[in-house]
Amino acid sequence: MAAIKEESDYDSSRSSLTAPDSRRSWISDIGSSSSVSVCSFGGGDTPASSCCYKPHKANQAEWEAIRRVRAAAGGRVGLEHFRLVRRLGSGDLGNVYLCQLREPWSTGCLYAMKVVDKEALAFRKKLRRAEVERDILRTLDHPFLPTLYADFEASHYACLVMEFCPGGDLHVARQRQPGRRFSISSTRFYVAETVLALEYLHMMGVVYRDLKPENVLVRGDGHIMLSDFDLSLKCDVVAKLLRQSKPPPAPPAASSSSHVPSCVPPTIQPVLSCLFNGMNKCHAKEGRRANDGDGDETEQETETEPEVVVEPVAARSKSFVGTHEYLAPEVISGQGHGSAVDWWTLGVFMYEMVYGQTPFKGESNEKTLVNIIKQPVSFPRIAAAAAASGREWDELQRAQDLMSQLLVKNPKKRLGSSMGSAEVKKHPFFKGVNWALVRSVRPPEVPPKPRPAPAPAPKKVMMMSKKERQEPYNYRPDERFEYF
Ligand SMILES: Nc1ncnc2c1ncn2[C@@H]1O[C@H](COP(=O)(O)OP(=O)(O)OP(=O)(O)O)[C@@H](O)[C@H]1O
Repeated sequence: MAAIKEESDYDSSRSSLTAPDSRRSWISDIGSSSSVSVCSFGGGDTPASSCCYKPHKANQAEWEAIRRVRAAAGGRVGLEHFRLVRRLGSGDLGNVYLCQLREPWSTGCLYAMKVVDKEALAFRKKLRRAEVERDILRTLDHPFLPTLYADFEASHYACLVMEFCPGGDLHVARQRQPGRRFSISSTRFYVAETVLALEYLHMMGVVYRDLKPENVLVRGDGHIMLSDFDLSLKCDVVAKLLRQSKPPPAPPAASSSSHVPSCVPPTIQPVLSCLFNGMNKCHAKEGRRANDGDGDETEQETETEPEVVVEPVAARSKSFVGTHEYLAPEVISGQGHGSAVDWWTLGVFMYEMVYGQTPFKGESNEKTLVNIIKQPVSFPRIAAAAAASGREWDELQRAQDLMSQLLVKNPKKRLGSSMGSAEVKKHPFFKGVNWALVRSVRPPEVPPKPRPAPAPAPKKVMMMSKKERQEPYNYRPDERFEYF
């Protein structure tokens, strides 16, 4: 298929819209994005503070090993500390390698290292995309999102050391399922985890924009990890109070715009909702219990609860960005898009999981785009017939209802567009899902444990003197970078 000149919200020039392979991600700026936060690749290594504090993963052996290296190497981690085992894959920006820490720090822990050639990317005007991905990864700390253990530069290469996912991606996993479709219960599991990951991203002011099964990796424990943030839009975070029937006693921290990070422009305003909305409902229920017999008063109290939403609903970009079959109508029309694109792509993602195909795929990329704009969503009978039990049938109906609401062409009327993830999570398809405990649920499949990487050739190690082994590894670019 024809290639596209790829650019981004972060590039200044514009490009044509000829499309590549319909499953490849790409980005083409056909207008101005409203605002993005961009920091450039600084030379040198990650400041220890920028990716060291990840409370969710703090007790991991992988973190512990990296911490030991930092402690021994004056706070910095570099390429010299790693041994590349094999290439895991490659994408538009670079290659991803399986790696391990070198002796004496090796603990057997495996990492995934994404290596991008900065010079080549600068030439292709894609350096900013890599920078944005790195900046986003540095901020993430969530069970279903990548942990960035370290990032550093070596010569003209930029390296990101992340959590390794041995389970492959959901696109490949789907091919292994009977009929190449996930069951409704497996779909619910993966979609629920994806909703939580999107919820967190939106709260952090990140519109993901590239949800598709290929970008959903399976971790060692069978839970998911969204990957590939180079098409994401990083925007401003401003908490917004959507509804309040009486003035608040004191401005809560979350409702103040004084927490806006100073480095981001003010035009894109995510609305804080997912956390507080749920919390408020909780408080309202407690109030009801506490005020038994005085329902009216409780009801009144509930109404005074502020509705706070964490969604970058005011985010606006006009970049033509994504993967053909997953593009939202507002992206194709170029009218400007925001976080609602992630709820659209969630609908396409769910459809592909259930039916083994995307909903608007045409004979060509152009036809696909026309279908996305014009064709109403319809559901194949084939999967309906395959849904044997009555229970599965009911669940399929609920799944279809959710997909229909996510695949609404008008982004303003789409589920999730006004109240964010809170709306999506309330859909009957997720009935019975305990959102707080999703990460403790047994996944549909757990990948087999990866075999330990073969030990490095002992000869080289033996030839080094003790003094040499203790010295920092002195890499020689022409020798080392034949890997990349
Ligand atoms: N953490 C990981 N664990 C295991 N494999 C990974 C990991 N991250 C990436 N990969 C593999 O490497 C491949 C390329 O990674 P990635 O998609 O991040 O690169 P990219 O250059 O950003 O690609 P794209 O062209 O999609 O933007 C993926 O398809 C996946 O197979």
